[in-house]
Amino acid sequence: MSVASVGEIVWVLGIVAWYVIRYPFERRAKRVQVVSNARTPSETIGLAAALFGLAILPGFYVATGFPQSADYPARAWSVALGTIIFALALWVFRRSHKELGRNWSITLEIREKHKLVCTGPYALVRHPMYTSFLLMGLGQAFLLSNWVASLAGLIGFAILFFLRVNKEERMMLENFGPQYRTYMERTKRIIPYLY
Ligand SMILES: C[S@@+](CC[C@H](N)C(=O)[O-])C[C@H]1O[C@@H](n2cnc3c(N)ncnc32)[C@H](O)[C@@H]1O
Repeated sequence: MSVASVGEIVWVLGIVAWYVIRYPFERRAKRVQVVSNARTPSETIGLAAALFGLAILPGFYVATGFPQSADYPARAWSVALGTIIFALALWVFRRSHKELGRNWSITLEIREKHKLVCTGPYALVRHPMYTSFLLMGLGQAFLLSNWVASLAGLIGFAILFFLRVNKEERMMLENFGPQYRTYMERTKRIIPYLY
């Protein structure tokens, strides 16, 4: 089996694991009442960009090999590094879902009896789930040896993150006031101690 195929198989297994982690939270979220919703058209664009860059476009590449003209030689070190980074992404993704529990939403929503979570990965950064998307995008870049498919994840992540993060923090400030402000003062956004 070629190194490129190993990278593609790891990526597919990673995406399946991602969905297995996410599914129970999607089911639970349907049962918890939403009390306010800050969803805007830019939110829909961000979610679509992340889905397209992190799943649809690389999935299409893995399934069809298109666009072959953008392929470059796969390296064993790159696939090994991509595997480690993707595994770390899944770990952070699972930890942040577990910590957020019934407060999780796919979009910008406040739920009934919503509590501000500042523990686990949320003690280090305010948006660990977005940290996991950044790591997924990086993992994808190392696993797939095609310029279009490998860079799409990071671009999709960046569109979602920059369209959403200010709105999300504003929504949290409106709902949790000084509690969220104090939390902001002692945490970074997605990279511990840096940003
Ligand atoms: C897709 S989740 C992402 C959460 C967070 N931005 C992250 O990256 O880990 C988005 C929802 O989580 C909720 N949320 C975000 N930060 C939270 C926190 N610290 N405590 C409780 N709920 C939070 C908000 O209601 C938001 O609608």
